[in-house]
Amino acid sequence: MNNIVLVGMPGAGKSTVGVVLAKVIGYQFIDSDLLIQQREKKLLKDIIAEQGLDKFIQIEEDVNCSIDCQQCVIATGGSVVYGEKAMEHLRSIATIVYIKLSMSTLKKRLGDIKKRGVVLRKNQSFEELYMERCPLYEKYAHVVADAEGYNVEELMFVIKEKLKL
Ligand SMILES: Nc1ncnc2c1ncn2[C@@H]1O[C@H](COP(=O)(O)OP(=O)(O)O)[C@@H](O)[C@H]1O
Ligand SMILES: O=C(O)C1=C[C@@H](OP(=O)(O)O)[C@@H](O)[C@H](O)C1
Ligand SMILES: [Mg+2]
Repeated sequence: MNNIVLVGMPGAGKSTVGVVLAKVIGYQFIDSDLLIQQREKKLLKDIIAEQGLDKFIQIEEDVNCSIDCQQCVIATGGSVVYGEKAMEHLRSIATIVYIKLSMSTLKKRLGDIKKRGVVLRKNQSFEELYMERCPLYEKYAHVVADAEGYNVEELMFVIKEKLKL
């Protein structure tokens, strides 16, 4: 199907590098988060605040399962890996690229994570979230792109090289 799906922690740069990569390789660009907002007619942070984490994860899984495209770069939301069906679907239509970044860089980039509308359980720390998520990104990824120290353009080239594009 020739699609590329970007997964990774919130703040890893999936949405930013995704659109740049799509432009350079001549693909379409989809951001799953925008599809969710469009479908629900609400901001992500409001869906999470009003409907709760589990409902958000369900909505996110439905939206990602419904993606049907060719020659697309798809930036997912960081919590997509909680939806097993969605990940199976995405793995069947795309090469999954995990954009990997250290906990310390992510913390610096994100600032106060609670203001960002992340799927973070009550009393769960960012460190705990990182430790919970990383094995899931590794599990579903076909390719890992180490993003440490790279600006957007450099990271785009790292991904392009990894995918031999
Ligand atoms: N390679 C990069 N180097 C430094 N900052 C970046 C890089 N990629 C993205 N950013 C910044 O990090 C923040 C999160 O980027 P974003 O693309 O929204 O991440 P994600 O979609 O993975 O949550 C934004 O402020 C963005 O400008
Ligand atoms: O990791 C998460 O829990 C989330 C990440 C967000 O997307 P980004 O990864 O693009 O920031 C968005 O899907 C939602 O707010 C939840
Ligand atoms: Mg994003």
